[in-house]
Amino acid sequence: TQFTVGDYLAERLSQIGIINHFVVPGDYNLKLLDYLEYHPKLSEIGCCNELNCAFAAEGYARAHGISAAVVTYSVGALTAFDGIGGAYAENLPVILISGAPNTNDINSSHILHHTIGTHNFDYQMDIAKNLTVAAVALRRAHEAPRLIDHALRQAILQHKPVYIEVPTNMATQPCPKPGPISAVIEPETSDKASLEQATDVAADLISKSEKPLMLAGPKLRAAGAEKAFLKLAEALDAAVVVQPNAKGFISEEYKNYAGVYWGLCSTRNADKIGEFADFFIGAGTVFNDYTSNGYKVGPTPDQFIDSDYMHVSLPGYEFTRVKMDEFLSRLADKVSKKNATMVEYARIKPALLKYAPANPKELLTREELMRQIQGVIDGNTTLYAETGDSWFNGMQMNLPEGAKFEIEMQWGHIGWSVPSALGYAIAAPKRRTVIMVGDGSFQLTGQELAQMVLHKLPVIIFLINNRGYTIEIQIHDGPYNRIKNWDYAAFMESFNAEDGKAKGLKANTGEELEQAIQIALANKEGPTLIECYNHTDDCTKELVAWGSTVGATNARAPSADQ
Ligand SMILES: C/C(NCc1cnc(C)nc1N)=C(/S)[C@H](O)COP(=O)(O)OP(=O)(O)O
Ligand SMILES: [Mg+2]
Repeated sequence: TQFTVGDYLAERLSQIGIINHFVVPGDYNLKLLDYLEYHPKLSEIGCCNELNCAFAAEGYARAHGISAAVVTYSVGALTAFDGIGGAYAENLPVILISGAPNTNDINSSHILHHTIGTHNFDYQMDIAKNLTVAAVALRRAHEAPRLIDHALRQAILQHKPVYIEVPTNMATQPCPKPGPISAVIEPETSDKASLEQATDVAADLISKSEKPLMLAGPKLRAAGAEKAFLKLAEALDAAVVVQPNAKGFISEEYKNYAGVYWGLCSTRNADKIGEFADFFIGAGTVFNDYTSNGYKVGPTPDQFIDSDYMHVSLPGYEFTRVKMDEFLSRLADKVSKKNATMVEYARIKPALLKYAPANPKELLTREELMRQIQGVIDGNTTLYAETGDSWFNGMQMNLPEGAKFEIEMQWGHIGWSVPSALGYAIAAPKRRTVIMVGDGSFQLTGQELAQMVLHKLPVIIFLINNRGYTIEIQIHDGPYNRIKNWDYAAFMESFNAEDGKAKGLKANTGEELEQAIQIALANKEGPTLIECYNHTDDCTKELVAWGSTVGATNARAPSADQ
């Protein structure tokens, strides 16, 4: 049969490694969905709505490296854009594919459904250009190969989302078969001269420092530079700390690991070793208002080297086209041992946080809840920490070798965790995905549990019900931070309908939580939600301190010259 634009896109998606793509059908994308389904190595995962579809693709990319979401025009894409903004913020290459009006209508006087009812068919592309690194519209079949390959290559190189708009009459149009996939996936490498000079300058700065410290940031994984980072840590034998949204990128059992570096929300005295250090070797760091505690935490520019995916910054120097992993690896060849921070850390390293078991008959406390969740985490667990006090509880969790941790601190969209974890669990069915999510966050996107029931994914959801928006209460309280309570356990079981194997349980005491966890761990046929009692005021001390700092930062008066 005739090879078409739809076949070309399907083949390219498969060639870059996608196995499952996430969809919400609509009459602008149905033919395109057929071509993706025809492809022997692609299969679709349906989602309840397009926000969840984009978040599921984001989660798939966290586990699998790259992903695709397919939605309909305007009414679909506009909510998907919220998840795509998140993918951009979190450095995840999600390919958003949207159906679009028939090319005959675009310059006609026709008014089309799902649009805002004008002759403007560009508003979706205009938005897409702001939230992706490449946005293309396939309005002529002969351009499709060039536009598709361009968009996919930018997603892969920059580890950012891209956008491909496919008019409803385009998927069926004849199209040549694709050329070699190397044209799309061939990696970029550093400019050699810049790599040499950048590492010479860095080696010199490090040799002049007394107590260098290594700091992993949230872009480290996107740059694929974890190994190179550890090679440098080994060459220096320096202590290693991570920013909160890089937790888990470095094994917490690594001999030089010194905790999460987040000011008063730090773990394992990472803040203290940060105060001791006189030079920071960063990699993929981002000090936003939340991870700098209102711009109070972090090295000064004169004591800080940092690298992005294809850029290196040093005091007095900026090098373009120097790739993070090549920079770190080459620098490791040029430095010698400088282990002052490890010597000092050996002195101040605290014992691992361990809560004493509570009386099993008593109402659950936050500490007892966290003690028992800690007990669930093993080397095969991926722990999702949703926006909320779960950020701070998640930070304190000790990750055994092999355990992974997912968080969304740059976008910080409540409701991200359930749909993202769906995509993650689809990509990594052999891992045990465990979610810590608050009641407020859960209410935005909890219906995506339905797909976990359909696909029999044994995800464990700790629904932490503290009756409202506790983070917001700690930043600034008001009546708006109280929400209607749900019967979350019954909500979970409602998705079983005639054939599901999900379990919805409630745990108000330590004993009930123990029992619920045993049931959850034994349930391999579907997700288990455990609704956990947590008193509204029983939150982490870190959230209380952080909340007042962030509240004050938000409240800064306009500067005089504004
Ligand atoms: C309302 C809001 N943030 C504002 C917000 C509002 N809308 C979106 C999409 N994202 C956001 N972060 C936040 S953090 C709530 O405290 C979350 O409540 P919950 O999930 O229940 O967690 P905690 O009780 O631990 O805070
Ligand atoms: Mg809450």
